[in-house]
Amino acid sequence: MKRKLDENNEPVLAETPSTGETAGAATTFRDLGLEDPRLLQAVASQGFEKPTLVQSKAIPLVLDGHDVLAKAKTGSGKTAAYVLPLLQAILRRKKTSSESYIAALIVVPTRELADQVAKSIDSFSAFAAKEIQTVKLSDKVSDAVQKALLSNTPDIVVATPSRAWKCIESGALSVEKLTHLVLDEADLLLQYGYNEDLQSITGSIPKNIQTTLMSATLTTEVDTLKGTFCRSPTVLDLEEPDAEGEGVRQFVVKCAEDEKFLLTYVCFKMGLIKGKSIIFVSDVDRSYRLKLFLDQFGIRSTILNAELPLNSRLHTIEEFNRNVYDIIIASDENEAIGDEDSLEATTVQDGAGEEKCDSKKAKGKNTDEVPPKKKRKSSRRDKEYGAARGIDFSEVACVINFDLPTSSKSYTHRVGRTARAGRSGLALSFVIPKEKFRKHLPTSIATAENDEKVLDKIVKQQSKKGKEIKPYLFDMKQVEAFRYRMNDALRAVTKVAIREARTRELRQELLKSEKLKRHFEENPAELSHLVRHDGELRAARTQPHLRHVPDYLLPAEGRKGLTSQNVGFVPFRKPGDGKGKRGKSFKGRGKKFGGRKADPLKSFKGRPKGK
Ligand SMILES: Nc1ncnc2c1ncn2[C@@H]1O[C@H](COP(=O)(O)OP(=O)(O)OP(=O)(O)O)[C@@H](O)[C@H]1O
Repeated sequence: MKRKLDENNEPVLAETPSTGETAGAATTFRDLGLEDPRLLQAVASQGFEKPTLVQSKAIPLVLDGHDVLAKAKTGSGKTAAYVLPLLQAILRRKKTSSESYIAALIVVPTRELADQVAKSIDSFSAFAAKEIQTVKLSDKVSDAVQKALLSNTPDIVVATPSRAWKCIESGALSVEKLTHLVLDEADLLLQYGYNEDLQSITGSIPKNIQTTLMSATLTTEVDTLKGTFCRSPTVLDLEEPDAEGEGVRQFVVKCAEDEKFLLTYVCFKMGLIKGKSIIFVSDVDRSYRLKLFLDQFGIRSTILNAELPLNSRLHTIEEFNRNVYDIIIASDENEAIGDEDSLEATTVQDGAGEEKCDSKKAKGKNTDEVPPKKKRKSSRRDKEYGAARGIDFSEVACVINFDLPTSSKSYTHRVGRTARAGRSGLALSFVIPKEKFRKHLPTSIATAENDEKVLDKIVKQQSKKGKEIKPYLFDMKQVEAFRYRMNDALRAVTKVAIREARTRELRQELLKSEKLKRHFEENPAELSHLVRHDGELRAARTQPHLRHVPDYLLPAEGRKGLTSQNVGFVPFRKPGDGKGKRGKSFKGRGKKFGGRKADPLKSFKGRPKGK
């Protein structure tokens, strides 16, 4: 282990184990100082055999009372790295003291993440449930309800900075005796425009409390937060190489705007991408456009965006994680906020609502020649929404950047939704090259003009991590036969159809959200398939024939066995992995996945889905 000091004379532990060396190979959670049997039991019941690198480095330091700033890659287990020592500290204190007070405040950038962290705490404290009370302040509940929740003096509060500050300011959240503060996804907190709330929080919490900062990247924002909140923290800068066969395989396809639709259609209809996928698009309209397009081919998908009610969003994520849905189309419209390297950083952020945006930060950092573009005004948009960031979508085989993000940092966060916890995954990014860029493209993807510049940045950033993004030269001749159908389907997705679908979906989701809220209030422990979020939306015309792929459309070579690039399908679930309904139906088919033979892009033996 290298011990050095950073420019502020703070200890930095830079860890780069050699390839093959797994994190904390010789350690167990007990060896790290986690001694409470209830926590060890919870860890075991989650199937965690060994700590990950960030856990093995951070847990002993946090247990020892140090402030810690840990940078570790997405999906490397940062949540447990701060939750476990925090729970141990609270449980230890409770052995000798019956005094109850709010001991820890965990601050996260999005409501989705608040929900996830609270659930994670519940599962780690499952065997000490009577002793640990957690309150999450992300729901849109009335101030009175929040006050009532907080009046029970929970041990831990999880909140976005704005919620936390609102409750501190109103006196509902008492932080006088706080001993621990955690800033999770620290690199995103300032990007989301929370600096005023964070400043207010820092002025109201006791000095000298123990602080932990967790981040996927080390940025100037993280440095600012470190200076504000930490007392000479130990900085863990952890680079963990992927073990053999793990990690994300990254590919880029250069294509025109309409070819993005064509390739997505072919990939899913022909089963070239197997397993669960998240498709990122740049804004809400794009998500409906793509969904309406795919619906016509019988390819079911569900939508996540900032204007859907929180309950629906959380339910969608939960159901996706239980394998009820295979494809999420997520609009990532918050992605450019304040990103320093974003080619859209000049965008004027808008939207009414309670959350403030750091417009000073969002303005003018970038000297690139790209003119600022105004985003669609939407008062419904939730500034605390974030699908790309921090959410632990489980078993995502493939991330598709249908629209490339505008910064390499966003790329890291999006791609980090696959290949989590040592698994493997695939990232496929569509890039519109200059020569295929057309001025009449939808304004929402006008930034596509810069796709190649952004790609350069992404490639550089990934190569610093020793990762390669390979070009994927899709043989367009092989999919040419599908172009007519693609055009047919795309024509039916008119602006009016999108607007109607968007309004209808929102109305329905609001109703479902109410239903969900009532249901979960009455059955808090139940995770039921109460409502589905992947129902079909109506395009302008119904064209039932599009659902089927006649044989004459299959490429001639394909029927014999098309050879293709080295983009393979992504291993799906291991045999017997599936727990949910879908999981069961895949049982026994597991053996097929993983072998070379099963790679449809190598063999093109895949039959169209739905035939
Ligand atoms: N020691 C472990 N062994 C096995 N799985 C683990 C271990 N620690 C965490 N995991 C699993 O790894 C996944 C990712 O963990 P987590 O969400 O904490 O990652 P993260 O580093 O916070 O990612 P991000 O930066 O994207 O938020 C979770 O599904 C979690 O259950």
